[in-house]
Amino acid sequence: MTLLITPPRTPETATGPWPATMRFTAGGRAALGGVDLMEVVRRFGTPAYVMDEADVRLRCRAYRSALPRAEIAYAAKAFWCRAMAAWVRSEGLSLDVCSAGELAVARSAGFPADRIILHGNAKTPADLRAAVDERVGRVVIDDIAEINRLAALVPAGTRQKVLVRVIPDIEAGAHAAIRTGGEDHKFGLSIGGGAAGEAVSRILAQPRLELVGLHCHLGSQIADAAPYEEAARVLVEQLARIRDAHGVVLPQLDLGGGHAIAYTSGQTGLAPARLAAVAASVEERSAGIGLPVPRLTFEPGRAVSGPAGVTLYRVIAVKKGLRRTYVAVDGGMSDNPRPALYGAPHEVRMIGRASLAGEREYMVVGHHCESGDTLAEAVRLPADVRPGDVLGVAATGAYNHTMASTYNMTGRPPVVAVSRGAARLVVRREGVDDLLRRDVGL
Ligand SMILES: Cc1ncc(COP(=O)(O)O)c(C=O)c1O
Ligand SMILES: N[C@@H](CCCC[NH3+])C(=O)O
Repeated sequence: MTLLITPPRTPETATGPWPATMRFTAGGRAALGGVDLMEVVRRFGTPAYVMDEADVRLRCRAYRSALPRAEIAYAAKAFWCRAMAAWVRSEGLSLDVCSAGELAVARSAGFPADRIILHGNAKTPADLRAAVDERVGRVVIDDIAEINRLAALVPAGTRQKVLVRVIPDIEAGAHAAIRTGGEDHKFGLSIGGGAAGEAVSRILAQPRLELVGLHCHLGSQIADAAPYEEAARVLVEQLARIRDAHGVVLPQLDLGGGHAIAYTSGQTGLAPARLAAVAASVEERSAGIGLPVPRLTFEPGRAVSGPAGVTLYRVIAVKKGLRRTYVAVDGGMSDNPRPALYGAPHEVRMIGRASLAGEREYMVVGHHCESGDTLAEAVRLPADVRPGDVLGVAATGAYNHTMASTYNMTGRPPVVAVSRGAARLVVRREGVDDLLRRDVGL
C-alpha cells in the first residue's frame, strides 16, 4: 500500500480532528499507527474503537513540556482501561479518578496511588473507603459533610491530604450540560456563600486531614485560555485569604481540566502552550501578594485521549429521506452518545476503497430505535457510498467508550490499540453472552 506522506502533526499545530499518525492513502485506504484500518476491521470487526498510542503519548509530552513545573493529572473519565493507565503512567502523568471503579482500574494497572486524586460531588461510602484503603494522594472535598465522613475512615496516626473544590463562578464550556464552574451547579463549594470558607476551617481543625490546596473545574471543551486566567485569579485570591485568616500557606492549586480539542477541520483545540500563560500569571499574582508560588495541577481528559480515537463502523443501509439521505451504520448512540447529548459534531471519512463518484451530503445515523440517534449531520461522503462500506469517525477517543451503553442490548465495541505497525486488542467486544450473564431472572 502506498501511503501519502503527510507532515507529522503535533498538538500545537494540529487543527484537524484525526490522530497524529493517521495517513490517508491515494487508494482510499487509511492507516493509523502504521496499521491499515481495513486490517483492524478484518481482525476485530465493527464497530470498533481504535486508539493511537503515539497520539496519546505525544499529547502527554506536549503538556509536560509546555508546563514543566505543573502536575498533569489525566482525567480517567474521558477514556479508561489498563492500557491507557500504562501509557499515562509511563509518561509521568498523575491521575484524576472519580469513583472506586476508576480507581480500581488504575490500581490494577499498578498506577502509583500517591499520584492519584479522587473527585466526586457525591462520593459513596465505597468511593471514600477505596480512596483511604488504596492511600490515594489527595481527595477533593466537594461537600461539607464529606469532611467528617472521610476523616472517620482515616486510620489513627495517619493523615489524608485533601483539596477543597471551590466554585469560581465562571461559566465556560461548549454546552450547558458540561459547564461546572458556576454557582448554579451541583459541583464545588461557594466562596461568596461561605461554604468554601467553612470547609477550610473545618478541615484545618480535623487532625486526620491535611489541607494542601484548592481546586476548581470550569467545564469541558473550553477553547480559550481566558476563563482559566480568571479562575486562577479567583483562586490565588482565596489562597491569600486563607493565609490571612488562618496563617496557613497552601502549596497547591488545581485548575481542573476542560481543554478543547478539534472535532472538525474548522476547529482548533486549546493547546497546552496557551496554558503556560495561565501558569505565568499565577506566578506573577502570587509574587504580587507575597505568597509562595503554588504548584499547579491541570486535569486534561479529552485533550489527552480524544483526538487519539477513531471509531470504525460498517454501513448497513443507505436510505433517501424527504430532506436528506441517511447512511445508517452498525453502531450509534450506544457507542457515541455525544451528538445526541450535546449536539457534538464529527468528521467522517469512508475508508477501504477509492471512489470516483464525487461527493454528496449525508446524515450518518446509528441503528438504535430513536430519531436522535445521529453520529454526524451533513457530512460529505462519496456519492456511491453503499452497504458494506467502512466509515471512520474522528475524535472519538474521549467520552465515547466511557459513556457507552448497551441500549437495545447492543454489546459495547472493543478497543484496539495501534502502535508502530501493530494492532492489539486492549478491551474485548461485549457480546450477547456478557449481557445475558447479568440477567439472572426467571
Ligand atoms: C474535576 C474534573 N477534572 C477534569 C475533567 C476533565 O475534563 P476534560 O475531559 O474536558 O478535560 C473533568 C470533566 O469535565 C472534571 O470534572
Ligand atoms: N461527558 C462530557 C464531558 C463531561 C466532563 C466531565 N466533567 C462530554 O462528553 O463532553
